[in-house]
Amino acid sequence: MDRQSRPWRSVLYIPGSKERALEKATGLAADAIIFDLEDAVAVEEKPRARQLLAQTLKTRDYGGRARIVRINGLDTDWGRDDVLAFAGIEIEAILIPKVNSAADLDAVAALIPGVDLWAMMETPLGMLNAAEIAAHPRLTGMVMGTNDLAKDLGSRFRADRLPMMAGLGLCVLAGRAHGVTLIDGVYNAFKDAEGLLFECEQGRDMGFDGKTLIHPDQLAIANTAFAPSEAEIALAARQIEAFDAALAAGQGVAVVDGKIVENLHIVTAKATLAKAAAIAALAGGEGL
Ligand SMILES: CC(C)(COP(=O)(O)OP(=O)(O)OC[C@H]1O[C@@H](n2cnc3c(N)ncnc32)[C@H](O)[C@@H]1OP(=O)(O)O)[C@@H](O)C(=O)NCCC(=O)NCCSC(=O)C[C@H](O)C(=O)O
Ligand SMILES: [Mg+2]
Repeated sequence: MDRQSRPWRSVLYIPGSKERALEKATGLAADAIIFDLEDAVAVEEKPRARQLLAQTLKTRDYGGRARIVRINGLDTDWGRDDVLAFAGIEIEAILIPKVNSAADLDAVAALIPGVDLWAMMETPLGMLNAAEIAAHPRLTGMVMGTNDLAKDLGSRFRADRLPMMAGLGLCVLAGRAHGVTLIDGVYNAFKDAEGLLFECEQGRDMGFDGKTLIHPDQLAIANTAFAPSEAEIALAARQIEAFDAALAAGQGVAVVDGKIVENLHIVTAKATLAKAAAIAALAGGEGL
């Protein structure tokens, strides 16, 4: 399944140093996995984690789950070796932390040709430069880093995430302008299902494709929140049917449930049905 048509509802971080978690993920209902070498791995574990992860990705079968590797930044002792360790290994993308500008992507692109790049959007400067980052020819995904952003902003946690809305909104605008996959940040309180659901629904309302997660217990909530609901699927089918009937009658507009349906709504309706079909295909054998 290609990037544009595959589901990205749930994107699970796994510390590259944790063998048990690396094994467990082969059976978890995640649409994608971020194998992390950055913040989830202690300094003294960095080289071992890199080696373990490279070996794991060569030998383990993660089915249809997209495989993304988060490296350490090139300004650290480990970043360059991280990038080189994954040359020739089949992965969807390299995820670069704390991207501030398109030049940060150029530096990684020069080290590893032919691999998609994803950017962690988690610094104030990076978010202000979201447009040039999203326009980079190798960039295909953006992941919000809401912990680092809160740290740099000096903001406090709010359930409505008001302090980070400007930054998240810039990334959504830039990502959509350039056809980039958009993944929302993590919800730290991994035992708080209600809080996670609220944040997932907020992210879905904003236009994100899915959410990054830190614990397997969070998967089901994100998978439901970012999938089209039964009601949305039924409405999409009725809109398409009504619009086809309107066209056959020589009209350019239909009415469904008291609301107008024009060609642009049919684009959304078809995208809803395509997403539902892609989720069913992933669950039905290709992946989860
Ligand atoms: C948060 C955790 C440290 C909790 O770990 P633990 O106490 O071991 O959890 P459990 O005992 O409840 O685990 C139950 C089983 O699930 C497996 N497990 C746990 N987490 C994962 C996972 N992420 N992927 C796969 N499997 C997982 C355990 O091995 C247990 O299995 P079993 O033996 O069968 O019972 C832990 O969940 C964790 O380390 N999470 C990931 C943290 C992480 O990756 N952090 C970095 C990314 S977040 C970030 O950096 C965001 C961004 O940059 C920003 O700025 O915001
Ligand atoms: Mg971060």
